[in-house]
Amino acid sequence: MTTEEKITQLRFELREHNQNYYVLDNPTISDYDFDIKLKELQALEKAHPEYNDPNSPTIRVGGAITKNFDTVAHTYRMYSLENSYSKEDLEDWEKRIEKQVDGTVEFTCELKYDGASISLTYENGKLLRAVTRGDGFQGDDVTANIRTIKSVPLQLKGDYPPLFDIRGEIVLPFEGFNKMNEERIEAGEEPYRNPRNTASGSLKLQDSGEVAKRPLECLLYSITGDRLPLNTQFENLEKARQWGFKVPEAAIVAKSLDEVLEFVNYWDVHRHELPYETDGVVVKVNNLQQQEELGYTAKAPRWAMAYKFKAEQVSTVLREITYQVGRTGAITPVANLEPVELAGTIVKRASLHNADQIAKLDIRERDTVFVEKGGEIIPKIMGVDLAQRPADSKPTQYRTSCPECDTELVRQEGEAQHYCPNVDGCPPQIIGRIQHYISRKAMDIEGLGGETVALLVTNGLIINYADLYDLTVGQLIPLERMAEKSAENLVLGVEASKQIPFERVLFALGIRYVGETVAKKLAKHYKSIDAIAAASEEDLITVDEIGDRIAQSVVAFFASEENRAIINRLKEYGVQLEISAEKLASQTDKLKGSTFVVSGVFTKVSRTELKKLIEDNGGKVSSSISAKTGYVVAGDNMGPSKRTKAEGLDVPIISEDDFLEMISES
Ligand SMILES: NC(=O)c1ccc[n+]([C@@H]2O[C@H](COP(=O)([O-])OP(=O)(O)OC[C@H]3O[C@@H](n4cnc5c(N)ncnc54)[C@H](O)[C@@H]3O)[C@@H](O)[C@H]2O)c1
Ligand SMILES: [Zn+2]
Repeated sequence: MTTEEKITQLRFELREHNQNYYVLDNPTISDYDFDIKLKELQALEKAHPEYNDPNSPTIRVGGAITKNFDTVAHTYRMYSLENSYSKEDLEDWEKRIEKQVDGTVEFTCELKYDGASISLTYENGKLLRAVTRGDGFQGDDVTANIRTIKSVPLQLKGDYPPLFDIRGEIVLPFEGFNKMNEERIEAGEEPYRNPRNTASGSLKLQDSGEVAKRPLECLLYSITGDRLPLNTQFENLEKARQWGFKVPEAAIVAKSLDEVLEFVNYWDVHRHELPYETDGVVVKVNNLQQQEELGYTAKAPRWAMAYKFKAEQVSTVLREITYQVGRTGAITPVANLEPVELAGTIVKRASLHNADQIAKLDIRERDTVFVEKGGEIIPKIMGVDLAQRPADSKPTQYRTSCPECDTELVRQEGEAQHYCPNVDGCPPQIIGRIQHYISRKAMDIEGLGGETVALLVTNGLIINYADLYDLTVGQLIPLERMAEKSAENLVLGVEASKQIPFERVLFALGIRYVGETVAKKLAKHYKSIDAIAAASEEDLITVDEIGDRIAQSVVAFFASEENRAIINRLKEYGVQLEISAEKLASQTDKLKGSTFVVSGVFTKVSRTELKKLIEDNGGKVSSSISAKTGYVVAGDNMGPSKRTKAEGLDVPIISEDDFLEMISES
């Protein structure tokens, strides 16, 4: 391949990866590998300036503008950052700086939080606009989405400049990310890959109501504007904090490169204790005057450098592939590894997802595999070191029978997972279903934990969740580690679960694909278990967000005589299997007494229809927002001044969908 061909090929590949990463939020190679390719291209271009191209990925910032939002030009360009992976890189950088500026140089060190970059414009202390980085010159106007993020101040405090931009990162804390994924897995959906891509994808959602449900946060790191009263980057950070922005506490001024490295080394180890994902440290020249002298390259400031933490990948031997059975009978293949240290923890196991994944990577027992803990929380097998494959190695044959009950596994058309169909006789399914029933988001039974459930099942005291309601203190005391007090608490906890509202009971039943959200929708729509049990597939799919797969699963659940018997018992014990009359009444009241202001353009019903719906349901329509307004129903393009007013008066702003749901409830 000629140099020119090589350059063209690298540019093509990098553009593809940029597209996957920034636009589709679904990268297909690791950041480390991406950066290696980019460095290779940079080196080739430097050696062969005759092939220079202003559109090369070495020059252009990788983001893009989507057609779904208004495109807005940045007043001040948004740059990327130069990357480094070693102490030497940093030392070279310091030398270059010292040649260009006078006087001593101090640095700030900040953590490099990994999310989606955002630029916020504030005018007279109010949030005017929020724009994504896009291609660095212009980005998507995502103001409506950003407003839903609680850590973005809508009104600043103290002594702020009249007009400025502030830049930061929209991130998703691990906790919220994991929670979102639990819900997706519960609902049979593919989990999100990592917090960064999920945060970035969230900003591109069309429905701000959906964005509001995600626990996003906004961490700020720099202020730009004309004639700002600031001299150093560190002051910048402190000021921003005083004005009400969330500025990470972990930032220091370093007087030397040694102090920078100390900060880097400390956080390389301790970053795993932080609530958000970080991928490095950003080192900046602290003095803003010096920053100005240094200026910018085509793509990044010369006064800043990102020091990236090492990609966390290790190789180890895959000892054995075992198979786990979940509460729904789903089989998960698990890689049992030669224990190895990775990102501060010892890793012994990694999920292999499903049969296709094993086949795709051709993973075999006794292979040496690469394990990575990048953005993902669960360690992942990235590939196989074929050079180390034993000569007598054979391709993995996926298990054909259940490891727990030996029943032949089934795999339905279009499903990635194999299942054990022995629902009523397979121990982990029996135990798993009851554990799910008692779990925090379901019946939240105090005094009863997962291990006790297993103990109760293996001792033959219960075989399904309805049996919990028959348990007596006398039966429990003989059990291992069960004191009288804990036995009493358990029975009281079970009793208290009879007050848990219907939508959570429905989730607790553990119907495949009926996660929390689906359970809520079904409960709201049908209002009682009897109505759901009587619904046909065709009827079920008319409910918002219920597709064929969920509808089939619901029908199959209620077709089972055992399930119906269990539900009848729950009913007799007094578990909530319908929405209570009081709750229904309070929902209707919400509409009856309230005044609504309607603003913006609507897509599902016209404004006139909307107003009629309000009045027909006993509500009042008003044209101006006051403290007495009950709700503002906001369509597209709702005026910003109206929004500010509603927010100032603490009047809830609801979307068209929220409103229609409210109507359907009453
Ligand atoms: N895997 C892939 O396919 C793929 C594709 C494209 C890019 N990437 C990765 O994306 C990165 C390049 O993306 P990039 O151009 O967004 O650069 P970057 O993420 O490396 O650095 C620039 C960004 O860092 C953020 N940042 C966080 N904390 C900051 C702070 N305290 N001060 C200043 N900025 C801070 C800013 O949002 C800024 O835009 C590389 O690491 C590359 O590996 C990967
Ligand atoms: Zn089984």
